[in-house]
Amino acid sequence: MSSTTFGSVSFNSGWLRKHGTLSSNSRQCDGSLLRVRASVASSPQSLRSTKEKIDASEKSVRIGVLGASGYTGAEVVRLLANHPHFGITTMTADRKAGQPIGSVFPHLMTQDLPAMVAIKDADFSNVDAVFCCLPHGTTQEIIKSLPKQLKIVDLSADFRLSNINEYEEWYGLPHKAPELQKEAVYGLTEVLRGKIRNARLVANPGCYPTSIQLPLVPLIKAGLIELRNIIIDAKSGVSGAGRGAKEANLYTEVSEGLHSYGITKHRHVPEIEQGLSDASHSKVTVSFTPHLMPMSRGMQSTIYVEMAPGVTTDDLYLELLSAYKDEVFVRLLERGVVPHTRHVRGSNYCFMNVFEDRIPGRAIIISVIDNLVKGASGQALQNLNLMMGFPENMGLDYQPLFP
Ligand SMILES: NC(=O)C1=CN([C@@H]2O[C@H](COP(=O)(O)OP(=O)(O)OC[C@H]3O[C@@H](n4cnc5c(N)ncnc54)[C@H](OP(=O)(O)O)[C@@H]3O)[C@@H](O)[C@H]2O)C=CC1
Ligand SMILES: CC(=O)N[C@@H](CCC(=O)OP(=O)(O)O)C(=O)O
Repeated sequence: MSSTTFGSVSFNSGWLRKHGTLSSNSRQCDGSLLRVRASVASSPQSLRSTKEKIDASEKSVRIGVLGASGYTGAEVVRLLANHPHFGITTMTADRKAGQPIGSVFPHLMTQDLPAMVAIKDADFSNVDAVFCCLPHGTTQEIIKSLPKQLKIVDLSADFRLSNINEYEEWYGLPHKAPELQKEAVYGLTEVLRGKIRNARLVANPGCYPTSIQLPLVPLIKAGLIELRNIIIDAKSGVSGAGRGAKEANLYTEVSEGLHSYGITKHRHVPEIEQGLSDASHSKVTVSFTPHLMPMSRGMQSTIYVEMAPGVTTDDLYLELLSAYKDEVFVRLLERGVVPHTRHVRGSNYCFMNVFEDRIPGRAIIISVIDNLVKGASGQALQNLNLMMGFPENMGLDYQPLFP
């Protein structure tokens, strides 16, 4: 097979046939792989000829992804590749600003995407809506500084708690945008879609709270379970902790074992209790223990509840079946079938089921999600679809990746 050389980079003829010829501009350049790739990507005979790609400018809604160099930002970018109306026009990063996304996340290199810039250099004049995928604490001031006409889905915890004092207590941080907190709508789609549809700023739920509230809210609303003694044993993949380097997330610290963390103190406790208390119109307190599992993505919540007098697990099952009968993404498995995290991997589904405990009057509910999809970026896209008047599942019809 013949080959062509540009600077230090050599391409075989098969590669050139598949991806198109290089522009004369690239022939004159220093041959760095990135510049060559950029010119190939913009060539009319390049990827477009083998796989038709829709340019962001051809899509009707222009999207900014803040924190595109993180796990949830990258997941938003992956999901948007299949969205017919949302096109990414702006992407930001912090330490990785200036790098092409394909060098940070090679799995995204096949998309035509703008370069990642620092937030201070981002141009929001060509943006209609933003996914804010930044750490909590840093998010409030950044959102405060964004143009007011932008629709925003914030994936951080900064606007999830309606009580600012509770935020400051559990997060140990002062809240820097209390006025925006009043405006924010909590984004548990299946429960609050009426409000989400009209919102400008949506606080996307945390992953644990999503997996826990989806089964419990309908059961509490129907008065089928007692509000005391709700015990939640939850497990998460390590991507839940983000991509930033932390000693606790080293391979040696998380592989070949599992461990609990945040016992009684995890910052998702007030978020879970807020959702369940809203559903019951009274204060609900839960016992919640998260665990870190040696897997990259996935989340299971195993929830032990006391049923109301005379209620059976059949009643719980039928209530959940009825609550979610018209939902695309929340599904009850056949009776007796155990949900696994691997059944929802890469998808926006929440699968759940109800089992009878050996202790009379108690039930065990199992709920699984992919923490990066229904637990973060997928639900965020579901919410933005609603906010922009599109079908909720647009761009989200991914089948789970199994095994
Ligand atoms: N991971 C998960 O499963 C879930 C995460 N969330 C929440 O979503 C948000 C993002 O999480 P995740 O993607 O996992 O986090 P990552 O740590 O993987 O990514 C964080 C992103 O924010 C950027 N960033 C960090 N600090 C700053 C700063 N001071 N100014 C501007 N940009 C900054 C990083 O840029 P760079 O890398 O270039 O430095 C990176 O792009 C968090 O609030 C998280 O709690 C919510 C639900 C689930
Ligand atoms: C495994 C792991 O570390 N998970 C994170 C929760 C991820 C999530 O939903 O986070 P936010 O509330 O920050 O959005 C944690 O326990 O803090």
